[in-house]
Amino acid sequence: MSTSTDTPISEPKRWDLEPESEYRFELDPGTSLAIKLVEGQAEVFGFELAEAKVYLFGSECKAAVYTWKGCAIQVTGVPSTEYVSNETPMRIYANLHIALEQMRVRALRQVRGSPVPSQEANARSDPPRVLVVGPEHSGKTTICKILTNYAVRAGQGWTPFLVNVDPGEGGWAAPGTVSVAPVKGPIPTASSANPLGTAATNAPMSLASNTLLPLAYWYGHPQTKRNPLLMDRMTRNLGENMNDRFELDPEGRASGLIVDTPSSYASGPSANDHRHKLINACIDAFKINVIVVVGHEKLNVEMQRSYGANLMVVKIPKSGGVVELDSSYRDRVTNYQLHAYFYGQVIKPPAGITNGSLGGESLTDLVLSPSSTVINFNDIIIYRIGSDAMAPSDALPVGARRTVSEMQPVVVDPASPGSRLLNAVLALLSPQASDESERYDEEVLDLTLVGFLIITNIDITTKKMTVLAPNRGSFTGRTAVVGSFEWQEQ
Ligand SMILES: Nc1ncnc2c1ncn2[C@@H]1O[C@H](COP(=O)(O)OP(=O)(O)OP(=O)(O)O)[C@@H](O)[C@H]1O
Repeated sequence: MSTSTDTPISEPKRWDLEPESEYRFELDPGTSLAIKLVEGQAEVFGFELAEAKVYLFGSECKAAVYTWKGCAIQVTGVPSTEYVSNETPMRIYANLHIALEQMRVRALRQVRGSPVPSQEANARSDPPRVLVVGPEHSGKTTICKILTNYAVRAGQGWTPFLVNVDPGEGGWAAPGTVSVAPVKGPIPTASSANPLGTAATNAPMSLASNTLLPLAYWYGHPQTKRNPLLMDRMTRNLGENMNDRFELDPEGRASGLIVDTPSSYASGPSANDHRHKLINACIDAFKINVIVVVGHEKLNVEMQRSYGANLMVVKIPKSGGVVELDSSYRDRVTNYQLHAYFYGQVIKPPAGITNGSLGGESLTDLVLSPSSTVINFNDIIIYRIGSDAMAPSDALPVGARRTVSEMQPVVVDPASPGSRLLNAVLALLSPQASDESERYDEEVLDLTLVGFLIITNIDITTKKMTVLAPNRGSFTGRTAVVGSFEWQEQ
């Protein structure tokens, strides 16, 4: 593995891009890249680059600098792959954006009671609520980002909601979550740790200008098939929150929402029950009216058959630039995400670069310092949800029935040898209802996520454990849930 410190200063390389072409690159672990727009217009997945500003990329980022009108860029650093492509589906993505934009305009017109042009008298006035589905490596997340960025750049003051129901990806916080954030400014792409932009954590002293404030629930596992019932519940919880918000803000509702889904929603036999139930949960929860199918004929036919009668199903091609990501890459990205959650976004610029920015933010603004705190076992109540806490069926005595359902929160005792809490990622939840009479069995499933902790040491004799947290604070009386993610400093 080479690092930017042992690579010699590489001469900046100039790339002249023709209109509607893109410069694609992939980075190896430990390397970084600096890109400066020298002239013309350019964007990274819809995020416009400012001329003469140096943008840094790291943590194995794979991306493309696209230009509509032609540009020259200067690239410093040595990517593992770099090339220019003139064949991109960006025109089709832009046309899709224009169609969504027209829906937003009609929706806002209706909210404001503005006159409707006669040629649009029969057009529906629903804001766009888009579900993006597609197989693995089809570029779903990238398309969601491009469509969101084009909406916020339209100059109409839109604040679309970006929803992430792919728990394998992490979105804004860490993997294992399902979340939504209103997006006010374009989302940069700089690192695989923040594919959807940077969220405000508990810790930063100064908030980056395009920081997002997501609402998240903790599912706790990378794969949706592990506990589909729980995924269903979390998806519906997110939807309910959004609908409450939309009721209070009808103008904000006009901006619409875009939902990024996991590839498990698109693969496997069409009779796969859990897949269809989860797609249905999204359609109900977010009142989806447009399904975008990315580059998959069979899935498109299936979606047309299942949903085409009631909502619009649009097929768009996959970009040839999308990179196939293997499971070891995904594991490294999980590590980058958790590291970035606790320590901030630390990217070492390539040799020779001193003035780089990450998505337009200064590097020092994005560095955090977590703290380790020793707490008593009974300071926080830790739960594990359902099946994860259950013994395998064949381990039960003959004739015995399960007593724990998939959705039941089970208290985990840190002192028990099988607690599996060491190095576990804990999701810290918002407080339970203070009024005992309002509490219910599965309340823990409906509490939103406020942050993460890692248990770095457990001392059974003193009944104390050490937790790594983004900031120093008291955890007494707090509720946490453990899933299947672990993390260790490396
Ligand atoms: N045009 C492009 N040029 C270079 N890299 C790209 C391009 N489009 C997407 N990528 C990269 O390819 C990778 C996969 O893309 P993306 O995450 O959007 O796919 P996905 O379908 O959401 O993946 P998953 O299978 O995880 O759901 C990402 O690292 C992304 O930045």
